[in-house]
Amino acid sequence: MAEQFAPLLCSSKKAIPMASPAAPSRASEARASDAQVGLAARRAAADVLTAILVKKQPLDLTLGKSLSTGHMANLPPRDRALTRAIVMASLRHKGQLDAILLRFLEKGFPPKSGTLYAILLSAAAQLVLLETPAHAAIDLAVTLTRYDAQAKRFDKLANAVLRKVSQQGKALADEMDAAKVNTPDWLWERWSRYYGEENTRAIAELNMLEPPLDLTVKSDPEGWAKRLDGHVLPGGGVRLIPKGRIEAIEGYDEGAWWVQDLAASLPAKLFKDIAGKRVLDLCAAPGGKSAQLAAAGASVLALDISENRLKVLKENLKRLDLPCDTALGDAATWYSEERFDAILLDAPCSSTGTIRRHPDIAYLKTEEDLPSMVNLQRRLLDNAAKLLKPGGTLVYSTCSLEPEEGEGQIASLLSTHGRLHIDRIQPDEVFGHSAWITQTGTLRTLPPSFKMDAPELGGMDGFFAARLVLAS
Ligand SMILES: C[S@@+](CC[C@H](N)C(=O)[O-])C[C@H]1O[C@@H](n2cnc3c(N)ncnc32)[C@H](O)[C@@H]1O
Repeated sequence: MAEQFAPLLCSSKKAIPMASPAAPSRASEARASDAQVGLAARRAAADVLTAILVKKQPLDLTLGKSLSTGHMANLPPRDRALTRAIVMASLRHKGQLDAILLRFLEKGFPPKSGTLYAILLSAAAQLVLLETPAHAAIDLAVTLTRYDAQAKRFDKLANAVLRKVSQQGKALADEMDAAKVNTPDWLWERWSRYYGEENTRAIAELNMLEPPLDLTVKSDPEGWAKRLDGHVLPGGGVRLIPKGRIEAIEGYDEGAWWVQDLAASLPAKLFKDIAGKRVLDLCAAPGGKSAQLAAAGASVLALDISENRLKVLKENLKRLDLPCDTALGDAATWYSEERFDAILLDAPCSSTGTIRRHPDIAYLKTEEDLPSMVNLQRRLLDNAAKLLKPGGTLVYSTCSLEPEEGEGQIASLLSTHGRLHIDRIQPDEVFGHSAWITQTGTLRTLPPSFKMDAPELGGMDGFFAARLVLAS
């Protein structure tokens, strides 16, 4: 399941190797996992969680690294799925699990204790959320502390704390306001201010659930929905409950579809009839929106600042058999004599609209990161405006719920660029969902603003998009 995110990654940081100084060799680990079923899966989970929560590495790349060269590489599919389940439950319920653990740690989490925190967190997730038998979760966690030079002196503490978690953890979790406790305060406060408490609670509830998988299909959505046991989405995507690896799903090898959330599929559609036009996609990798534009018949130039991510874009477009020119460069300063009929700026952002898919974001991003993001987006927008033909269309989008990265950015752009104006989005362009359109005619989706009959099939990413036209 961890490979689920491999085909279209959207994060620019590189993963780092996570071997600890006391790590035993792969061969001795294999022997250990023979002796203690599931130890290797737990070890991989604790390492991935340490990389995310202590070393501040993104989930997708950390899992990718673990799968290709780390502790997950030699695990059978069932154990890989277990590792992923432990990591996801730990991140989605981190607030509750931390509070439960702290109840039994009189002096708080011990400093300089290596992977101890991740071992305790992942064991608590197993005990409270994953129905793992107590003896397995506790014994394996205690064994894991002994693999780590810094954590091993806390093996007895781990044992004592986890025994209490196994006895009282579920009851303590049930007493908590889970949605609130599992949402960092700064996000809860901001979302309540901008979207109200009811929406904030609904967003937070969704963030605790595994999202469905959305595919953008090249053609025949009904046929693909039938074949994949999925549901046709407004706009022609297909939604399914993911079961296993993305690459193993029918149609992947033949390039019949790509992974793209319903909300992420909307910005490229705002160009309407784009066939035959020259489009610059300024922050293009891994290429979901470039693929949409190319599939719609546009001549696309896809630019990105990251060489690695541009490589992934090329591989994706090749698999999909869609033509696309590419360029490596900084979109804030990139210059070309060519002026474009249409420009898409799907800007880097805090990504707080995608926490359901990427629960690490809640712990990797802080409110202090916002000003530098907003500043970068402003510079990207300024340059985009210079590259547009008179009469051309600029679509700006972000997967953030923070208004400074959306509505605020457009208000400031309009105040400094007198020749740009908003081309209002019409309800029929968003399948009649007029609630997704703001008073100024831009698009604002909230995760709970798309429902389906079965609750586990509902939801969408939080997105912002605006369509602007440059006066002729
Ligand atoms: C939100 S992702 C884009 C997702 C993409 N549009 C898609 O639909 O697949 C943002 C991208 O912007 C790129 N990026 C960040 N800063 C950039 C810059 N200054 N110039 C160009 N690309 C940049 C990142 O490498 C990342 O690939």
